[in-house]
Amino acid sequence: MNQSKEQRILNFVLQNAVRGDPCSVLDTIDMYCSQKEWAMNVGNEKGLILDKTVEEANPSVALELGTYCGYSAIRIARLLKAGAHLLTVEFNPEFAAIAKQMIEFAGVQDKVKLLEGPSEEIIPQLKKKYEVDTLDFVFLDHWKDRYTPDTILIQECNLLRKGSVLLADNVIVPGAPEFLNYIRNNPHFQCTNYPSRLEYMKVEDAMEKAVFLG
Ligand SMILES: O=c1[nH]cnc2c(O)c(F)c(-c3ccc(F)cc3)c(-c3ccc(F)cc3)c12
Ligand SMILES: [Mg+2]
Repeated sequence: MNQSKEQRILNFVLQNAVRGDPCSVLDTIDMYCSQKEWAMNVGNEKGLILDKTVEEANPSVALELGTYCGYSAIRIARLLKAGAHLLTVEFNPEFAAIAKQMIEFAGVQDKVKLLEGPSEEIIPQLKKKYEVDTLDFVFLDHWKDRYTPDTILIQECNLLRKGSVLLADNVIVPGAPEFLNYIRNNPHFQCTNYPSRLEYMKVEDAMEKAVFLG
Protein backbone atom coordinates (compact mmCIF):
# COMPACT_ATOMS: atom_id res chain seq x y z
CA MET A 1 0.00 0.00 0.00
CA ASN A 2 1.65 3.26 -1.01
CA GLN A 3 2.64 5.75 1.67
CA SER A 4 0.73 8.87 2.65
CA LYS A 5 2.26 12.32 2.15
CA GLU A 6 2.43 12.66 5.95
CA GLN A 7 4.38 9.38 6.20
CA ARG A 8 6.79 10.65 3.51
CA ILE A 9 7.33 13.86 5.50
CA LEU A 10 8.03 11.86 8.67
CA ASN A 11 10.43 9.53 6.86
CA PHE A 12 12.30 12.52 5.41
CA VAL A 13 12.66 13.94 8.94
CA LEU A 14 13.79 10.61 10.44
CA GLN A 15 16.46 10.34 7.74
CA ASN A 16 17.61 13.96 7.55
CA ALA A 17 16.95 15.81 10.82
CA VAL A 18 18.92 15.64 14.08
CA ARG A 19 17.15 13.59 16.76
CA GLY A 20 16.37 15.70 19.84
CA ASP A 21 16.84 18.99 17.96
CA PRO A 22 13.44 20.70 17.45
CA CYS A 23 14.81 23.43 15.14
CA SER A 24 16.41 20.79 12.92
CA VAL A 25 13.04 19.00 12.66
CA LEU A 26 11.21 22.25 11.80
CA ASP A 27 13.80 23.22 9.17
CA THR A 28 13.68 19.73 7.63
CA ILE A 29 9.87 19.75 7.37
CA ASP A 30 10.00 23.24 5.82
CA MET A 31 12.64 22.08 3.33
CA TYR A 32 10.60 19.04 2.29
CA CYS A 33 7.30 20.93 2.02
CA SER A 34 8.75 23.87 0.08
CA GLN A 35 10.80 21.75 -2.34
CA LYS A 36 8.97 18.43 -2.67
CA GLU A 37 5.36 18.31 -1.48
CA TRP A 38 3.20 21.15 -0.14
CA ALA A 39 1.61 20.41 3.23
CA MET A 40 -0.48 22.44 5.67
CA ASN A 41 2.16 23.06 8.36
CA VAL A 42 2.01 26.64 9.63
CA GLY A 43 5.46 27.08 8.06
CA ASN A 44 8.33 29.40 8.85
CA GLU A 45 6.82 32.78 7.99
CA LYS A 46 3.60 32.43 10.00
CA GLY A 47 5.71 30.33 12.38
CA LEU A 48 7.66 33.44 13.34
CA ILE A 49 4.37 35.18 14.27
CA LEU A 50 3.45 32.09 16.32
CA ASP A 51 6.86 32.19 18.02
CA LYS A 52 6.53 35.87 19.00
CA THR A 53 2.97 35.37 20.28
CA VAL A 54 3.98 32.33 22.38
CA GLU A 55 7.06 34.12 23.77
CA GLU A 56 4.95 37.14 24.73
CA ALA A 57 2.27 34.96 26.37
CA ASN A 58 4.89 32.71 28.01
CA PRO A 59 2.13 30.14 28.76
CA SER A 60 2.19 27.53 31.54
CA VAL A 61 -0.69 25.68 29.84
CA ALA A 62 -1.21 25.91 26.07
CA LEU A 63 -3.81 24.25 23.83
CA GLU A 64 -3.46 23.57 20.11
CA LEU A 65 -6.44 22.57 17.99
CA GLY A 66 -5.18 20.76 14.88
CA THR A 67 -1.89 18.90 15.37
CA TYR A 68 -1.49 17.55 11.81
CA CYS A 69 2.16 16.30 11.61
CA GLY A 70 3.22 18.04 14.82
CA TYR A 71 5.12 20.96 13.25
CA SER A 72 3.45 23.72 15.30
CA ALA A 73 3.33 21.55 18.43
CA ILE A 74 7.13 21.25 18.20
CA ARG A 75 7.37 24.98 17.35
CA ILE A 76 5.37 25.89 20.48
CA ALA A 77 6.88 23.27 22.82
CA ARG A 78 10.47 24.34 22.09
CA LEU A 79 9.63 27.78 23.54
CA LEU A 80 7.86 26.62 26.74
CA LYS A 81 9.45 27.30 30.14
CA ALA A 82 10.28 24.47 32.54
CA GLY A 83 7.12 22.83 33.84
CA ALA A 84 4.90 24.31 31.14
CA HIS A 85 3.02 22.03 28.76
CA LEU A 86 1.06 21.93 25.51
CA LEU A 87 -2.12 19.92 24.94
CA THR A 88 -2.62 19.31 21.23
CA VAL A 89 -5.82 17.89 19.72
CA GLU A 90 -5.97 15.92 16.47
CA PHE A 91 -9.13 14.35 15.02
CA ASN A 92 -7.47 12.29 12.27
CA PRO A 93 -5.85 9.09 13.68
CA GLU A 94 -3.33 8.82 10.82
CA PHE A 95 -2.15 12.38 11.42
CA ALA A 96 -2.02 11.76 15.21
CA ALA A 97 0.19 8.68 14.71
CA ILE A 98 2.62 10.67 12.53
CA ALA A 99 2.63 13.62 14.93
CA LYS A 100 3.40 11.39 17.92
CA GLN A 101 6.54 10.08 16.18
CA MET A 102 7.53 13.56 15.01
CA ILE A 103 7.16 15.03 18.51
CA GLU A 104 9.18 12.19 20.06
CA PHE A 105 11.94 12.49 17.42
CA ALA A 106 12.18 16.23 18.17
CA GLY A 107 12.59 15.38 21.87
CA VAL A 108 9.71 17.56 23.16
CA GLN A 109 7.41 14.69 24.18
CA ASP A 110 7.70 15.60 27.89
CA LYS A 111 6.14 18.99 27.18
CA VAL A 112 3.41 17.81 24.80
CA LYS A 113 0.26 15.79 25.42
CA LEU A 114 -1.33 14.63 22.16
CA LEU A 115 -5.10 14.10 22.50
CA GLU A 116 -6.82 12.18 19.69
CA GLY A 117 -10.46 12.97 18.97
CA PRO A 118 -12.89 15.71 18.00
CA SER A 119 -12.20 19.09 19.65
CA GLU A 120 -15.84 19.46 20.66
CA GLU A 121 -15.52 16.27 22.76
CA ILE A 122 -12.08 16.99 24.21
CA ILE A 123 -12.54 20.64 25.22
CA PRO A 124 -15.25 19.79 27.81
CA GLN A 125 -12.90 17.16 29.29
CA LEU A 126 -9.92 19.49 29.81
CA LYS A 127 -10.74 20.54 33.39
CA LYS A 128 -11.65 17.20 34.94
CA LYS A 129 -9.86 14.60 32.82
CA TYR A 130 -6.75 16.62 31.88
CA GLU A 131 -6.51 18.68 35.08
CA VAL A 132 -6.52 22.05 33.34
CA ASP A 133 -7.51 25.09 35.38
CA THR A 134 -7.32 27.78 32.68
CA LEU A 135 -5.58 28.05 29.29
CA ASP A 136 -2.91 30.74 28.87
CA PHE A 137 -2.60 30.26 25.11
CA VAL A 138 -4.76 28.64 22.39
CA PHE A 139 -3.63 28.04 18.79
CA LEU A 140 -6.56 27.43 16.42
CA ASP A 141 -5.34 25.58 13.35
CA HIS A 142 -7.90 22.86 12.74
CA TRP A 143 -11.05 23.08 10.63
CA LYS A 144 -12.09 26.71 9.96
CA ASP A 145 -15.79 25.99 10.60
CA ARG A 146 -14.84 24.90 14.15
CA TYR A 147 -13.02 28.13 15.10
CA THR A 148 -16.14 29.93 16.34
CA PRO A 149 -18.00 27.04 18.01
CA ASP A 150 -14.81 25.88 19.76
CA THR A 151 -14.01 29.42 20.94
CA ILE A 152 -17.55 29.62 22.39
CA LEU A 153 -17.17 26.15 23.94
CA ILE A 154 -13.84 27.13 25.53
CA GLN A 155 -15.56 30.13 27.13
CA GLU A 156 -18.56 28.05 28.25
CA CYS A 157 -16.15 25.59 29.91
CA ASN A 158 -14.63 28.53 31.80
CA LEU A 159 -11.18 27.76 30.39
CA LEU A 160 -10.09 31.36 29.75
CA ARG A 161 -8.78 33.92 32.22
CA LYS A 162 -8.11 37.65 31.85
CA GLY A 163 -5.18 37.86 29.41
CA SER A 164 -5.56 34.42 27.79
CA VAL A 165 -4.26 34.66 24.21
CA LEU A 166 -5.93 33.01 21.21
CA LEU A 167 -4.11 32.86 17.86
CA ALA A 168 -5.90 31.63 14.73
CA ASP A 169 -4.20 30.48 11.52
CA ASN A 170 -5.61 30.84 7.97
CA VAL A 171 -8.01 33.70 8.52
CA ILE A 172 -7.51 34.73 4.84
CA VAL A 173 -6.78 31.37 3.16
CA PRO A 174 -8.86 29.24 3.27
CA GLY A 175 -10.44 31.99 5.40
CA ALA A 176 -12.53 32.13 8.54
CA PRO A 177 -14.85 35.11 7.90
CA GLU A 178 -17.50 34.02 10.39
CA PHE A 179 -14.82 33.66 13.11
CA LEU A 180 -13.34 37.08 12.32
CA ASN A 181 -16.80 38.63 12.51
CA TYR A 182 -17.53 36.87 15.83
CA ILE A 183 -14.24 37.64 17.56
CA ARG A 184 -13.79 41.23 16.29
CA ASN A 185 -17.32 42.20 17.40
CA ASN A 186 -17.00 40.51 20.79
CA PRO A 187 -16.32 43.08 23.54
CA HIS A 188 -14.57 40.41 25.63
CA PHE A 189 -11.69 40.13 23.12
CA GLN A 190 -9.04 42.58 21.93
CA CYS A 191 -8.06 41.55 18.38
CA THR A 192 -4.94 42.11 16.26
CA ASN A 193 -4.44 40.97 12.65
CA TYR A 194 -1.02 39.78 11.41
CA PRO A 195 -0.77 39.70 7.60
CA SER A 196 1.56 37.01 6.29
CA ARG A 197 1.86 34.41 3.54
CA LEU A 198 0.27 31.01 3.07
CA GLU A 199 2.82 28.36 4.03
CA TYR A 200 5.34 27.63 1.23
CA MET A 201 3.38 29.83 -1.23
CA LYS A 202 3.48 33.40 -2.56
CA VAL A 203 -0.15 33.77 -1.52
CA GLU A 204 -1.46 36.21 1.10
CA ASP A 205 -2.73 34.78 4.38
CA ALA A 206 -3.03 36.16 7.90
CA MET A 207 -3.22 35.19 11.56
CA GLU A 208 -5.60 36.79 14.08
CA LYS A 209 -4.66 37.26 17.74
CA ALA A 210 -7.45 37.72 20.28
CA VAL A 211 -6.70 38.51 23.93
CA PHE A 212 -9.48 37.63 26.39
CA LEU A 213 -10.37 40.66 28.54
CA GLY A 214 -12.32 38.72 31.18
O1 LIG B 1 -7.64 22.54 7.06
C1 LIG B 1 -6.66 23.20 7.44
N1 LIG B 1 -6.36 23.15 8.78
C2 LIG B 1 -5.33 23.86 9.30
N2 LIG B 1 -4.53 24.62 8.56
C3 LIG B 1 -4.74 24.67 7.21
C4 LIG B 1 -3.83 25.45 6.44
O2 LIG B 1 -2.80 26.10 7.10
C5 LIG B 1 -3.99 25.54 5.06
F1 LIG B 1 -3.09 26.28 4.38
C6 LIG B 1 -5.04 24.88 4.41
C7 LIG B 1 -5.15 25.02 2.91
C8 LIG B 1 -5.23 26.29 2.36
C9 LIG B 1 -5.29 26.42 0.98
C10 LIG B 1 -5.26 25.30 0.17
F2 LIG B 1 -5.33 25.42 -1.17
C11 LIG B 1 -5.20 24.02 0.74
C12 LIG B 1 -5.12 23.88 2.10
C13 LIG B 1 -5.95 24.08 5.15
C14 LIG B 1 -7.05 23.37 4.43
C15 LIG B 1 -8.13 24.09 3.91
C16 LIG B 1 -9.12 23.43 3.20
C17 LIG B 1 -9.03 22.06 3.01
F3 LIG B 1 -10.00 21.41 2.33
C18 LIG B 1 -7.96 21.33 3.55
C19 LIG B 1 -6.97 21.99 4.24
C20 LIG B 1 -5.80 23.97 6.56
MG1 LIG C 1 -3.14 26.25 9.18
